[in-house]
Amino acid sequence: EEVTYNWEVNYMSGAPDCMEKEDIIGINGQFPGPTINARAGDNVVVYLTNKLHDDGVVIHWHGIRQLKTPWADGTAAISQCPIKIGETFKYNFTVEKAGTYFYHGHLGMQRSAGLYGMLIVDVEEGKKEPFHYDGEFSLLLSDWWHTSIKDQEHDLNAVPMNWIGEAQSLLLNGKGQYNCTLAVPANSKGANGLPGCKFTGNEQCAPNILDVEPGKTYRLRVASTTALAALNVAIESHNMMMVEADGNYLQPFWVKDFDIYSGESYSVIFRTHTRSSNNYWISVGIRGRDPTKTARGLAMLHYKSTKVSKRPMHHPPTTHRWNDYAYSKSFSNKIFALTGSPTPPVNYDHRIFLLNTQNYFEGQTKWAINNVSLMLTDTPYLGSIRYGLTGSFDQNSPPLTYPDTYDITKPPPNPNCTVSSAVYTLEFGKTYDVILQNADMLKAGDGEIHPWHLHGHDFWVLGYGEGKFSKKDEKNLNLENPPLRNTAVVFPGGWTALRFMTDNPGVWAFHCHIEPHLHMGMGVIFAEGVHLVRKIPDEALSCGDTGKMLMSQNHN
Ligand SMILES: O=C1O[C@H]([C@@H](O)CO)C(O)=C1O
Repeated sequence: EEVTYNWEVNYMSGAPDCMEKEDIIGINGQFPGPTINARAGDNVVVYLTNKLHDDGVVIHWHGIRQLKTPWADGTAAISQCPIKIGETFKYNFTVEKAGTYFYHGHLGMQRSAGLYGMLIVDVEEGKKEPFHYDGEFSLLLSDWWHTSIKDQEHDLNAVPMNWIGEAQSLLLNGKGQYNCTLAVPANSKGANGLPGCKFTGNEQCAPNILDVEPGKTYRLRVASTTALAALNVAIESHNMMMVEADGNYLQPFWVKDFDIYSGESYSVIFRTHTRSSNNYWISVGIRGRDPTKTARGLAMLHYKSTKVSKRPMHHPPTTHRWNDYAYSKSFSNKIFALTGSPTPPVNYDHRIFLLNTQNYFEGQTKWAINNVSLMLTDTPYLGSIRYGLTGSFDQNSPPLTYPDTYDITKPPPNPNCTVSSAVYTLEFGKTYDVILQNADMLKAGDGEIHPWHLHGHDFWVLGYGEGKFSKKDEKNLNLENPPLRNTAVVFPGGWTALRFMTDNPGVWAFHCHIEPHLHMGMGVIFAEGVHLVRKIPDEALSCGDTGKMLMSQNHN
């Protein structure tokens, strides 16, 4: 089947966290954008019209493989040109696999401005999920700043950098509370001095209410599109069974709360109490970064057996201490693929080591991979590589590893990196390992979480480890039941090992999903089998050198 959407991307004002903001990027006047609902095997068609008055736009369909449609991946300067002001671009792609996905802007920092929404793919007609549920909900999580992305981009580029700082609020389906708290009754004050919120329920920033019946089973789909924050989700008094991650089934396991990094999605199953005269909190808090400036996000689980106005009896669940990385790791290490899922090839053909460091380039703060910080060009790589336009980007091969002697427990000995548009050319039809290696930042003893997202593929997460990856770690890689995902985190001072197959002709970004970090160059470009790419729509290439090429062809 085909599901078609007509969308206009526009600036709008709103008060998602109760504070008015001007330059939110919405779709058809909605923030967050409309949810896409499709079934596995469907063709999704989105006619996207750019109604912004001062910028191009693209949308990336996060977690969708784009086999045979690499030009529809929605990455500016990689898979297509930004859609020009006033123009319409037709995205047309197949959603192969049931699961919980989302979509978002992928030009500059437009995702942070609110350009995102859910993309839910159900199993094919007549097929069943490997778990049962009576009803479902979805929560798209994001973090929110009151400054515009233009100001943020400007501040991040400044010499010295003016860091954007922590978010003003957390949003659940685009709703949060900045100047009041739901955690105390309307007429009292919270521990942080914030007054209790007084909502009639019609306010844009009134909390999400999830209506449930007693004694039923629900599926909660959660995706995180945060710009910066790692999050933790808990439902008061209800355990959750993890069943899906990034559109892949998990070997089910029970948790009281779970971590979710930007770019990830999960489905959890929970059972409601057979009788209840209470309502309960759903609580989302920050982990991995200083949470003191950003209040937790809250929603309410409302039992239909109880009045919706009844406040939950207890205080919302508190989020585990933000810098207890052992806690995060123990969760990540519990995630395995459902028995019977595809297993990785036991051997790899090529292995690439990617060292993550914070550096300077001409005084600007950057993030670099093997000392190279990514700078995109004006011509989409998919076109320039397909048509052999070698002048369009740096033709050197970026480094496949970093020096043996590099000490990851110290800031980079040379604080400066280089900046380049170079591309990793991967051999088609092979098995690749990527070892992400985290290291100290410019400030000694400081490290941060980076959630790495790969376009065009799922990868197997073979394992996480401490320190520098070495020969002895080899035997600890999980080749039996590693989860397939499209996003995986690398912890401070550690490494993460991934494996994937180069089976999808195209040019694919692999990058830190933290929006300011990508802006600061934290990514690489993989090109594979581009000669096998068939027709790329002209509209995808109408800028830079491919634009000139098309013009001269049309003249002939
Ligand atoms: O890229 C970053 O810069 C700041 C800090 O390192 C310098 O202010 C921070 O927390 C980041 O994630």
